[in-house]
This record gives sequence, C-alpha cells and structure tokens, in this order.
Amino acid sequence: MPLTLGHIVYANCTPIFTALRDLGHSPDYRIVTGVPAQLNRLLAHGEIDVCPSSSIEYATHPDRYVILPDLSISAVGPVKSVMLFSRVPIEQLDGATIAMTTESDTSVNLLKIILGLFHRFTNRFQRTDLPLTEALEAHPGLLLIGDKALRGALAGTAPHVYDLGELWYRFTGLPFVFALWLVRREAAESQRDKVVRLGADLLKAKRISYESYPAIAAEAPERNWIGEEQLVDYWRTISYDLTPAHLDGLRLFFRHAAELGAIASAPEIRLFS
Ligand SMILES: C=C(O[C@@H]1C=C(C(=O)O)C=C[C@H]1O)C(=O)O
Repeated sequence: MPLTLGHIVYANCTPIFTALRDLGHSPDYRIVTGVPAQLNRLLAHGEIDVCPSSSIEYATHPDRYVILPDLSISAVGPVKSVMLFSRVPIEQLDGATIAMTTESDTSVNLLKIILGLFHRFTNRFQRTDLPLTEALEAHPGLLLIGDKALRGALAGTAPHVYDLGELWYRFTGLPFVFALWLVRREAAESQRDKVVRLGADLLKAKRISYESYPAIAAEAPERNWIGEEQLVDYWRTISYDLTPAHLDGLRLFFRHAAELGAIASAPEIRLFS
C-alpha cells in the first residue's frame, strides 16, 4: 500500500514536489491535492498519511502527529504569499471586521496575533471566498495566502499591502513556520520503513531543488502568470528548513496562539526519528 501524500496546490510546493517526482519513486506515493485547510482536515481524519500541513494543525492535535525533521515552509522575514490587503493603513484597522481566506489555518491565527497581541487592537474576523476587489468593497481588510496572495500583490490594486512574515519578524526577530511536514502517528508506526524512505527522499528533493530553481521554474505552470525570474525570487524568499531558530519561532507562535485561546496549550515538539 503506497503512502498517501497531501500536495498543497500553491507555488511554494512546486520545487520540492517536482524534485520528488524526478527522483522516480512515484509508485511509492499516492498524491492528493488541495488547499491547506482541506488537507489539514483529510490528515486529521486519516484520509492522507503525510502532508505539508498548517503548523497550527500540529498544535491542535499534537497527540495525532509527528513532524518530519529539517523540513518546513517558513520565512525569515518577508514571505511574499501571506498578505494582508487593506483599504487603510494597518494603524487604522483597530475595531474593524477583517475578512480572511477559507484556505488557511495557520496564517489566520498569525493575523490575530499580530493585530490582537502585537498591536493590541480589537477586531472581528470573517471568513470569505470573495475575490480581492469584492472583499475589499465589503471589508476594510482581507487576508490571502498562497497563489491568490502572490497574484493580489502583483495586481497592485489594494492601497496598502502587508507581508505577515515580515511583520512577525519585525516584532519577534524569529522565523515564522507556516507549514510542517506532519505524519499521522499511526502511519509513522505501521508504515515506518516507508516514512523513513519518504523523509530521506524529501531531504534529497529539498537539496536538489535548492540548486535547481531556474530549471524547475522553466517548466513550472506558475511561470505563466508570475514569470520565471519572479518565481525563482519567490522560492529563494521561502525557507524550507527547520533549524533551531525555526523551532524557537514555532514555539513562540504556539504560546501566542494558546494566549488567544486558538489551541488548548503550546505542545511539545515531537520529531519523527
Ligand atoms: C507561505 C505560505 O504558507 C502556507 C500557509 C498555511 C496556512 O496559513 O495555514 C499553510 C500552508 C502553507 O502553504 C503560503 O501559503 O503562502
């Protein structure tokens, strides 16, 4: 039985999944695509085994998962694809109702931490699937992630645009871990050899992709709307590592999320080994 992998359908996942495919071990994996919030649900319900999942999903169900080491989707400063679009400067958003994408589980909590704890604002939040222009007619601010955030920033239609990776870094001086590679604990036990092999394949794929961004961009579908150079630039902005500094940032995020009541408590970080 092959392991079932979740594949986030965003440009940030293209390098590692392209390199993984090129390793030629595809028969070992069955791939299910979706946006992060959908894939988090599938993982929580045992319908997929491994997934680059919203980091908050680990803290929501820490007893269900282990984390593949040295892998993440993070930013050390700007991220370019987790963006607050606003009609007014951020300082004027106190008291406002802010719209947020339905695709995210982590970044919605990051936004609440930045506004509620760092700026000490009081806001209401409302999920929406409205496109950027319509959402900003109904609400003063909108959070988008992934390709929709990249496209929104490129379009340049919102008067004020804030990069949440950059804001987190400005307030904390730490990396922000948006996604962790989570393995269902049950799969980690019952299909241990395959998970070991996958972990090794992903580290190899990460190393290869770091050295091959221009070649990967030349065949990536996203080049049609963002351009090859900007795609490479975006990938170089993202950090796919999970260093001790990343783990410090992750622990601080979990502590703040617990402070806001988004999770019961900040869990211990358990890596697969
Ligand atoms: C950097 C990003 O990180 C993402 C943000 C996620 C979230 O907010 O839940 C989940 C997975 C990542 O793909 C992005 O989507 O642009």
